[in-house]
Amino acid sequence: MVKEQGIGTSHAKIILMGEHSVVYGQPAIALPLPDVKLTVTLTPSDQGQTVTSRYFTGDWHDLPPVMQGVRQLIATLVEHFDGNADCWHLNIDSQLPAERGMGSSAATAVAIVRAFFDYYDTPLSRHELLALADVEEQITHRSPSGLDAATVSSKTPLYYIKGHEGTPIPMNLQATMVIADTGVKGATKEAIMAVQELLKADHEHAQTHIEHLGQLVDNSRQFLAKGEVFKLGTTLNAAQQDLQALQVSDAQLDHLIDVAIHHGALGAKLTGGGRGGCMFAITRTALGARKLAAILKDNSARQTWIQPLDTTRGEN
Ligand SMILES: Nc1ncnc2c1ncn2[C@@H]1O[C@H](COP(=O)(O)OP(=O)(O)O)[C@@H](O)[C@H]1O
Ligand SMILES: C[C@@](O)(CCOP(=O)(O)O)CC(=O)O
Repeated sequence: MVKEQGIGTSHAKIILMGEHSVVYGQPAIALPLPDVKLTVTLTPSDQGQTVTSRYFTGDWHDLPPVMQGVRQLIATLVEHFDGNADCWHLNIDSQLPAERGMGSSAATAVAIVRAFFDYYDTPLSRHELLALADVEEQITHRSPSGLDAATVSSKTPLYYIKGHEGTPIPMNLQATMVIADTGVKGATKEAIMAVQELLKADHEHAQTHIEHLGQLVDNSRQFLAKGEVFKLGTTLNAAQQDLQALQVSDAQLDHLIDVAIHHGALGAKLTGGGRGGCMFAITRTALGARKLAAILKDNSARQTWIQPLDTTRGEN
């Protein structure tokens, strides 16, 4: 028995700290961006099983290579619900820029899973949601840590270790985050492979930076809880140095980070896979954040978002 409509939602995420090192078992902290939304709607149709999205419109069996992860996820869900004979239309409506380190692939996967379970009126545990989203993430990313899927499905900031579902963490910070898109497609898969190569070529050097990032994440967790915004800023800058040493930053990210620091940001770093994509900076006040966003745009950022850091709280 299906419903008249199945709806699944998710949102963007920002990794505060711990990208890349999280793949090697170190902790990470990531925040949901609840205002940047993705909605999937599943409705009965006269014929076939069709998809409309930014990339493709048509039968899901014909999804293009860029959506192979989504294709595998839909195949898994159709099998799960024994739904080969059912006719539906699936619409993906996303406010997330794709391939910018804001978690668009995980957000797509999470919302698709939620829409199917809603359509078939079936309860969905968090464990099952993350396991199914991983079907898509394993194909779109290489060796995903699971951090993206955990955060785009969470209402609260998470402290995350690979293999776990993430622990909601308190955030008590009088500060604002400015996120800026370099306009360059992020290359998460390539950046992950670059870190793998560095670990092979110079293990001790790479491992030192990976472990240092883990230590910075644990320090930041304390600063977030205590509202120590200046210490957090310094720690973000230190994390950016580790990410540069791991060769996952690039000239455009470094440029926007330098501009932010030069104009008074308390700290700034890349976020997500790197080698393109987004950076963020933190400022003490909302007004400071708006001014900095305008400056980053004048310095070639394609788009900016502002996220207060004292409001992303609540229960999952
Ligand atoms: N609006 C969308 N509709 C369909 N698929 C999407 C959409 N946004 C993202 N995706 C999927 O996610 C992939 C991008 O993932 P990725 O390169 O990892 O970027 P991100 O860092 O944003 O997750 C796309 O190739 C596509 O498979
Ligand atoms: C590099 C990594 O730590 C984060 C990737 O983030 P994004 O997909 O670029 O948003 C990989 C992962 O955690 O799976």
